[in-house]
Amino acid sequence: RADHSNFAERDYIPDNQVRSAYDYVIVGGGLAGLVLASRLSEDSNTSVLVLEAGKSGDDVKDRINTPSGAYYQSIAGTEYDWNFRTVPQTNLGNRTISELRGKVLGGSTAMNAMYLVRPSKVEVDAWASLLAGDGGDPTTASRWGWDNLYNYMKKAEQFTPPTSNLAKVVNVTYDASFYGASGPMKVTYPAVMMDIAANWTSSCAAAGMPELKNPNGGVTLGSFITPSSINPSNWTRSYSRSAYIDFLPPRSNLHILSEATVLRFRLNDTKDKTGKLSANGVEYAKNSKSTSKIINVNREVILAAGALSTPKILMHSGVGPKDTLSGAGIGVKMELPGVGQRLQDHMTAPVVWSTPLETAGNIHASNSDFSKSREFNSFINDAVSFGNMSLLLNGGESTFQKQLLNLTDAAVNKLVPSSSAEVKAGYKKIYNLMATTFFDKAPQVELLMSLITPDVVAIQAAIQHPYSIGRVYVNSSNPWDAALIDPNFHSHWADRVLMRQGLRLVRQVGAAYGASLGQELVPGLATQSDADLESHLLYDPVNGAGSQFHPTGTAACLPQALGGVVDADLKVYGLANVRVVDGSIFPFEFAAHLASAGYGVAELASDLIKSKTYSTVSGSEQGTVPHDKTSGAIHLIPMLLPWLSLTYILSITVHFLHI
Ligand SMILES: Cc1cc2nc3c(=O)[nH]c(=O)nc-3n(C[C@H](O)[C@H](O)[C@H](O)COP(=O)(O)OP(=O)(O)OC[C@H]3O[C@@H](n4cnc5c(N)ncnc54)[C@H](O)[C@@H]3O)c2cc1C
Repeated sequence: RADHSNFAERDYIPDNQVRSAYDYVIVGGGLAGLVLASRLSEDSNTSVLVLEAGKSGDDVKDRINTPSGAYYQSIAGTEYDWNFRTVPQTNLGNRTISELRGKVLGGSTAMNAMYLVRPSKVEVDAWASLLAGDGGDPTTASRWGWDNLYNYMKKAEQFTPPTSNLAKVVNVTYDASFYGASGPMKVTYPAVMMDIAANWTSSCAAAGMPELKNPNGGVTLGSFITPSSINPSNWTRSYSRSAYIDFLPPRSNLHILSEATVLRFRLNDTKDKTGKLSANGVEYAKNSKSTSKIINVNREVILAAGALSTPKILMHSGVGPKDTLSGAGIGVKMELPGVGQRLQDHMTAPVVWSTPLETAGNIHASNSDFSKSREFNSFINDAVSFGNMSLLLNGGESTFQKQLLNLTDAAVNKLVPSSSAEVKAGYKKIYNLMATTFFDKAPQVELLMSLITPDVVAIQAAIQHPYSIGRVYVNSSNPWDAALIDPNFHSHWADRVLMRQGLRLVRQVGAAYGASLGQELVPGLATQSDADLESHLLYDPVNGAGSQFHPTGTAACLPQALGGVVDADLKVYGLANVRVVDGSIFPFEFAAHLASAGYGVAELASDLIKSKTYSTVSGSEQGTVPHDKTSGAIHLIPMLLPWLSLTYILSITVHFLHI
């Protein structure tokens, strides 16, 4: 396929050429938004507009496209990052935690660490079961089960195996049939791997996590080298923009407007005959000083602004918990208690050792010709391992489980930051799921090896099924004021226990590495007791627990009786033509990185939306309004802005957060 990304003929349009109405207005040009844009505009009779708050990213294209740029020239902390921070976290000594999120076309896939790790079958099937009960519809719920979602995850991908030499030296094993063969997003392994990764699976096996030869096919427990979203034809990042948009010939029915922040969508004042409200327009502006504009919507508004922004837009549109909206001075159009609730994220922290071996960090620092080669700069961390409860608790799991179950009601009453009976019922149901089905069948901790800093190796432990629960909310009616992000990290005692045990498990893997690892630098051998490990995790501002950047749950796809925000069609309850398609719909954390599941959700949603027939009446589920197709010519704007040569000096903090 030709690469059209460098042509001025793209579908990006200046603000003064946006039409007055589109069939679909997609809010957010990130992972899900650009998948939807690409798929929905395949029908040339359908008009699609994407409104993206961030810039196009063309002036930092090289930093985004280079896989190792994720570490050495990251756009994190720049204007291409929302630079979110949580509110002070009571249980972390009032630390505020960084929540990186891409603010650019491609969204967080333009800055993420590119690991492709799917959730396990048991988790995805549990989601479908939750959707089918408590008043949900079992037929439509089943589409979110593993078999279907797996096919859609694969639909997004084109897998290329590693060279046989690389696979042999570093012990990369895979089953190509577990990946897609002809999708837009390229998936492979970096051209270069570090020798130290060769002992990853054997060291993990010595610590009780056997090698998983064929990952990403529904089973996650075990250790493996996972593929990444990399394009092997030129060793660049394959992300939602490069995979789904850049290679398309321009389409006159697809418009993408960057630097367009959506403030709210507008709802009709009266309900339709099914008792639902319809959205008729979307309000956006370039910045807080410019006048806002309204785009009319013929068919649907699709929210794809991500787990930390989608609930904010819902609330500013008058859809959300009544007490929150009233407190913020926002008129309630549709009371929906689950909006912004169920916020969860994976927390992670590293053990760091010195090493006599060469790391990618050493090569990068050498400034050699090789360090500047495309092949070297395709390097990205890829060694992961998933452990279960018995590994973490080492014989104490049945007591731990009893405690968890005995304290269910206490957790519901104390920890859920909502007075809604439905939200509490959902928390209780999912808590029980985690403390029973997931307890021994789903992974509880992820270990990730990082080789990006000179002379050190870091292995992180990230808890996968947190019991703590938080929320995103607003306290002002001004959409330009930041939302408050409060994951309530470590408010549940179990999370602290699991995380400190995770660090102990990491130390066992480190011990199995033997002489490849030198002195333990973080947290250091003096930190051994439960109390010292927990204190380090909670309070150390540099290497204590931080976010793995996987927030989710804030517009959960669950029955309304469980505090759900969207149904199995991803339609917002009570609204006729507003869907949410992004990372906020997962009802609980998966033991996975979320992009693969996110691509699956967006592909599946695209088919769902396309299968809907629109025929006559405006603003209702059945209808479409004839819209202006006359301005469909390609709009020319200068695309190749001068390349901005910026260096980004990563601090050790950034190195050890997520990655
Ligand atoms: C640093 C980092 C590392 C990560 N590493 C990995 C990894 O290795 N593997 C993995 O699988 N996952 C990883 N993730 C997570 C993964 O990238 C996300 O789960 C995924 O991108 C979420 O997709 P989304 O569509 O929900 O949101 P996003 O991709 O974040 O897209 C949301 C878009 O909406 C835009 N937007 C927000 N508000 C508005 C508004 N009001 N108006 C208009 N536009 C708006 C944003 O600017 C953004 O472009 C990582 C994330 C980060 C931040």
